[in-house]
Amino acid sequence: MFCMHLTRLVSQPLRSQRRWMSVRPKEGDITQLKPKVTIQTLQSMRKSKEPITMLTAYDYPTALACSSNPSIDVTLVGDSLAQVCLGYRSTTQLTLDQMIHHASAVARGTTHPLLVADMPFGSYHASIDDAINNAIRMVRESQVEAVKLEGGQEIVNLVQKLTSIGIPVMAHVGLLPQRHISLSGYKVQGKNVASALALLRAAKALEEAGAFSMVVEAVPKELGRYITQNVNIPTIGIGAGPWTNGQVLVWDDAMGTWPGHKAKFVRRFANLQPVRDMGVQSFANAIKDGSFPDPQRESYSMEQAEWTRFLEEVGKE
Ligand SMILES: Nc1nc(=O)c2c([nH]1)NC[C@@H]1CN(c3ccc(C(=O)N[C@@H](CCC(=O)O)C(=O)O)cc3)CN21
Ligand SMILES: CC(C)C(=O)C(=O)O
Ligand SMILES: [Mg+2]
Repeated sequence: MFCMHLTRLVSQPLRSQRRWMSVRPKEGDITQLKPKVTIQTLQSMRKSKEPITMLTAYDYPTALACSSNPSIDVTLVGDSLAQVCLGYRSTTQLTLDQMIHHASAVARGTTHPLLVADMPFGSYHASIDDAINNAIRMVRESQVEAVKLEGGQEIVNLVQKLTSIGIPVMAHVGLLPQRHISLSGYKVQGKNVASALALLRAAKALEEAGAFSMVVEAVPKELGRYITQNVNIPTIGIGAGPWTNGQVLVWDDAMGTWPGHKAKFVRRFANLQPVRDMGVQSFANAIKDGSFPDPQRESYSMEQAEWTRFLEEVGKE
């Protein structure tokens, strides 16, 4: 309501001042569609079996797109940022400063969704102290509400420490893209008894350490269900089958704007690429054929009298 009113207001010139107000909403003007999603909200959703939705965002406009839909629960600044947004070959190339830069932009466009960001490769591996300082930077400089960490038993102490100082941690188990080299590629995890058992134990240990939720990536659907049934925190799957408490996809995979490999777990919910390409073509065509800008529509005019006087003045020179 307030927003519609505001839009009407700003699209009128303020005659007394002969000025136009800025039409772009200011930072503080974004309308929050519903109460903030909290850790408690996600826990209630798990209990009431309402599926949790999480979508990645890498900049202000994609953050706004997530925030402008009340059905999106969590916005994740994934380190997939490296590949789909910055053009690197691997998420291991992303720096903490780059993540903070993008997560800040996402934070400025985020309203009700819980805002989570991946800690980049290398930013939580050197030592506990270093990891804590880096997590504090993410919270302080980007205003993210939780951090996500890839790993199992080896990060349990860190998860415990971060949780104890009030930085909520989302765990990430299964396929760990930051380790694609040591895993010899992006492969489904937990396909045999030993690795499935190790995964289940890691999930339980991370829950025990205080993680408030966990991403389960690229595991057989049976294991996705078993882990979900055997931890007391919400699981959010990506390629982990339909029985986790929620689902996440990378923005560009879901919108059809990622030209790279399409993993089996990806579904395109929109196909923006042809629409985008058509827009680029029409823009170029209109300039080449002289139809843009139209002198009647997309151009400014000078009052006739003023223009005549201008011509007189220049004629005198
Ligand atoms: N666009 C994009 N989407 C993602 O989901 C994503 C990224 N980028 N970048 C960071 C990581 C990397 N991820 C990936 C990348 C590849 C596969 C993949 O190709 N999986 C194989 C599994 C093959 C098998 O073991 O059977 C597949 O074809 O599904 C999975 C996850 C998930 N993340
Ligand atoms: C795919 C999600 C879970 C992620 O970690 C990312 O986008 O980096
Ligand atoms: Mg990630």
